[in-house]
Amino acid sequence: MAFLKVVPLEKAIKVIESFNFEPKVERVPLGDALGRVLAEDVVSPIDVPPFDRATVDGYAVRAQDTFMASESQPVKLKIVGEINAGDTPSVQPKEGEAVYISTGAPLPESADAVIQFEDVEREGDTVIIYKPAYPGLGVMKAGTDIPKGKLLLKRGTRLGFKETALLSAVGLSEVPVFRKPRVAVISTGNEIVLPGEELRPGKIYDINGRAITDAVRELGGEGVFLGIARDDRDSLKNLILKGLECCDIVLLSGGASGGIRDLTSSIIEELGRVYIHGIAIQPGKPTIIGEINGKPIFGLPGYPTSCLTNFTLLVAPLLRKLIGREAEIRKVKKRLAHKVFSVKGRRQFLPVRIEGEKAVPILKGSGAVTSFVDADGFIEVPETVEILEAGEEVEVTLFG
Ligand SMILES: Nc1nc2c(c(=O)[nH]1)N[C@H]1C(S)=C(S)[C@@H](COP(=O)(O)OP(=O)(O)OC[C@H]3O[C@@H](n4cnc5c(N)ncnc54)[C@H](O)[C@@H]3O)O[C@H]1N2
Ligand code: MOO
Repeated sequence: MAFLKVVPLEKAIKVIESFNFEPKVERVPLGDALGRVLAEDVVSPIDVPPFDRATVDGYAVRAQDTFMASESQPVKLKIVGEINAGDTPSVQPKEGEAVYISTGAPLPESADAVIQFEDVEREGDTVIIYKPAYPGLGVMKAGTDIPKGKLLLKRGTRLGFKETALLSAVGLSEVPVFRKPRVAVISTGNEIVLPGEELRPGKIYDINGRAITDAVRELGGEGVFLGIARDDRDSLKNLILKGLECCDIVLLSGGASGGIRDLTSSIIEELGRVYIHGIAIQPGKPTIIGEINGKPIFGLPGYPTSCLTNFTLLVAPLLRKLIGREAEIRKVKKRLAHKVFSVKGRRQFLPVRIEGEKAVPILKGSGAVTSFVDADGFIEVPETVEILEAGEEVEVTLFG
């Protein structure tokens, strides 16, 4: 089957944006929240620390009782009790009194300072103080770490260990996160074998299946690799049906160009609809976008760099939308290291490596996995431009 019709990239993006997909929210235990994306703003329900707390081991005092203390005329206070971490204060030092307190213990209300034990001397029930304390010395006031009501984390934040630490600090045991979109990944082709299998003549190891599954996972989705469909209708159709059953989105690679064994588009047409078959970009022209029973299905090109570029351009934004993450597109300006010729009539995404102030084009072609792996990003060359000169300023869109 020939390409239905090659369309501009904008049209493909419009089709993808029109998929009626809303991010779904679920609550997960805090212990499972790492790497997930917050679906709601989180406001602290408590003060942290929840009470005025001693930050040193020493003596809780009323600072005013120590104001006259000096090396030559130390102040002596009577030790009237002890408060340990985890206790509720049972003694309140009155004028002329002190209470032994350990780090992390709640400060008794009548005290306003804690003097560390290294700075005093103790004789029986008396503590001898040589230097004045001031209110707040050795004390962390309630809510000075995190005040109750403070906006802690915003919707859309990906939770790393710092964020889960915050959630734990305020006692949240369950976290509202976006449900991970489940994405079925299928490689196609009689020539493809999996790592670990014997590499017989004519065969190559799978790249796209691994790469896309893990790209989905890196983005925060659930990548489900279903294996390799052989170049026959039944094998391909079976795996597509399996993908539709388990997942929200199906991604295939290979078999998207117009070749005689390129069955993908005809099977999608049989089961649902093909909206796009062919995009005027390089790499990535033989790309299919369709829908079966309300589920988006993409046929990405077989060439690894084409496949991964189109995943980045088309699929990644959809996944980001589903997990509530804004696209983080970073661009840098560099000078082209050498002259390149672009493909006429196709908008080109040329992979480049960054070396200092230079963008070095990678010209191995989209059949090479290293065109993508060695690249730091790509430059966009409009369809009307055929030559870019060495030294020309280019804008590099960074991967990742
Ligand atoms: N007559 C035409 N032939 C080709 C055209 C064209 O426009 N007209 N376009 C070329 C371009 S550009 C691309 S890109 C490829 C894409 O073709 P398909 O998407 O149909 O992919 P296949 O033919 O199945 O495979 C292409 C190439 O990639 C290798 N491949 C496939 N899957 C994997 C995988 N999972 N891991 C590693 N490598 C894979 C496959 O062995 C082929 O070498 O079509 C050109 N041809
Ligand atoms: O369309 Mo191919 O993906 O140009 O390399």
